[in-house]
Amino acid sequence: MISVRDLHHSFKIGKKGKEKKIPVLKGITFNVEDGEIVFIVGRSGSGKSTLLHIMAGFLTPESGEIQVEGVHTSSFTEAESAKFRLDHFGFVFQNFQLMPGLTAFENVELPLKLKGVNKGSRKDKVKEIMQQVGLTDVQNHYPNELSGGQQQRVSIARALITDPPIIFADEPTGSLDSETEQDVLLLIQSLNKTRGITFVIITHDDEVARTADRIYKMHDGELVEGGEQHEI
Ligand SMILES: Nc1ncnc2c1ncn2[C@@H]1O[C@H](COP(=O)(O)OP(=O)(O)OP(=O)(O)O)[C@@H](O)[C@H]1O
Repeated sequence: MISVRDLHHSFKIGKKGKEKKIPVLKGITFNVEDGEIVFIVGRSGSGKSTLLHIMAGFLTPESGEIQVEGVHTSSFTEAESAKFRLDHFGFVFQNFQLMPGLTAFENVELPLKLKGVNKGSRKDKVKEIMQQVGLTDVQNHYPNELSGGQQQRVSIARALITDPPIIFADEPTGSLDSETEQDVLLLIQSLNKTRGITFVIITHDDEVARTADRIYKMHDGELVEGGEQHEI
């Protein structure tokens, strides 16, 4: 479970000496249960990305507390955060963030290489995941030889390859047409069911959030609405 308690954060903007403090998160409290698909929706500038960055340990909150599987992650040092991320989190981004000089197969393999997994185990694992996300036929293509939907499948496979229990996704379907968007959302649902992975997904698109178990709505730094999908 991820527990977020009374999270506050602000950014300082403007010239030195004349800085203004802009509050961006104003007391956020919510839980993400294991195995859930949770969407955080809200308009541009409402604070979604800031919340995600803090939950993933890229940013230290001004105040408040985060626990992931009972571990107080909000008081981690940068090095502790990086180590924790490697073992617990996968990431999917709107613009895929694939390495252009590596094939689809090699992109997915990379996190295992970084973890020091031996070549034989790497190949087996990547093959299995490529099959699960439907990329076997294009595994030797470079990113620029793939469609947007295929590239997002590669990035999802890369996020999954180290078996993290939690995947954070920032507008994962934001660059896709509506049909491809549906394919990617179905893939996320199927991975959630078959592997029990928890997904925390941010989007400004209410339609996309229909696949959620739970939806939280952000408005101007506050969670203004939430609950089970069927309650909304
Ligand atoms: N590094 C920063 N320095 C100063 N202000 C920032 C910084 N990052 C974000 N902000 C401000 O914080 C507010 C919330 O930004 P955030 O990116 O979290 O919103 P968002 O809901 O994710 O928006 P979008 O959907 O456009 O990505 C915005 O007003 C933004 O300008």
